[in-house]
Amino acid sequence: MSEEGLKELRNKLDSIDNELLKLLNERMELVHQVGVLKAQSGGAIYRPDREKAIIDRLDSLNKGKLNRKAIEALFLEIFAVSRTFELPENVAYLGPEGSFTHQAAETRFGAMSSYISIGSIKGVFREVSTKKARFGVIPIENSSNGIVSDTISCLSNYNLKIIAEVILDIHHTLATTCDKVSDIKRIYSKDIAFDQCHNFLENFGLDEVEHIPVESTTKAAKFALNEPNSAAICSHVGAKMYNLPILFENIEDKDNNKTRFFIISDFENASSGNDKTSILAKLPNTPGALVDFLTSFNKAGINLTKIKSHIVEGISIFFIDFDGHKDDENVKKIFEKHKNSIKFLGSYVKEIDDI
Ligand SMILES: C=C(O[C@@H]1C=C(C(=O)O)C=C[C@H]1O)C(=O)O
Repeated sequence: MSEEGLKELRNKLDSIDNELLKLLNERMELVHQVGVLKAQSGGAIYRPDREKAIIDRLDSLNKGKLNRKAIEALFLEIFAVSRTFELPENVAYLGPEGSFTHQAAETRFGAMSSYISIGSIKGVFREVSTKKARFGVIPIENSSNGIVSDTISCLSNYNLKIIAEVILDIHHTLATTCDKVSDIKRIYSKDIAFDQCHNFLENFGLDEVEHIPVESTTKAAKFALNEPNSAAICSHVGAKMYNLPILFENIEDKDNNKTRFFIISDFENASSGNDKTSILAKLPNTPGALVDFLTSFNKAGINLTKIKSHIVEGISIFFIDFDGHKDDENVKKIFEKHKNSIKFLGSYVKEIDDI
């Protein structure tokens, strides 16, 4: 391509960017006004249902090169920045900076929100309950390791609502300052990350070296950086944070290793037309109680997508997900019929991905 041709195209791009900047600033002005109205009425800033409606509309109008994924990526970032102009809201998440939960939070709250790192799931619930943070982000389940008990217990004990789910592909790296695998004498990581990389460790003889479980994979990267002959199983982001060289990428056993996270807050979403609802069911310890309960869903034509039993403080409860919104007529009837058994946890936009 000629220098002239390149210059001309770049000039055109510059004027489009100028236009985009002007429009984005106009958008931020309007968003700020929405923020003022919400502040008067106490309304929540983050409305995943409204954001989904905007993306659906843009996707159906779209005639250009961008596909839905690209529209989503661009606009979710615009929404995240917009929200900080309405009113900066704190987001509490589990783990140190760079944790997978932090990464999940950033997919919804973008780079400009103010984040609070919290060391425990209970701590995240407490932070949101006491209104130090408007949102909390915690893991609920992983495709290899199953449900996160602490999250279920907290959903049972606190009166907060699930307002969104985020599903993230989980990839691990082996990061180390060692040049050769044979120099590695100990590996730091989170217990569940060791489990998820079992085959890799065995194949490289790294099941024989010392495995040291630590609180988070980010901490593992920090330890591995400061100690000779050590390595960390951590995320790409974790390794980059500490400038720890990555020796192997994607070392997880399953190539579809996913974690599902919940965003919790103190409000309930309106229906978006494509929702999922989560509940806890405490059923009487009598024969047929579970069958009777589940039959109601079947009769109402409600699609159950998940059911997990769990013990909280000695009592058996069921964590259940189904398609639909709390305000749907058939869901309302079930909630009425089983009101003594059900704790409503939230209705939220259903992600396309599932685990
Ligand atoms: C502006 C609003 O607040 C937030 C920001 C949105 C946006 O940038 O368009 C959409 C929904 C909310 O998460 C709104 O509720 O309309």
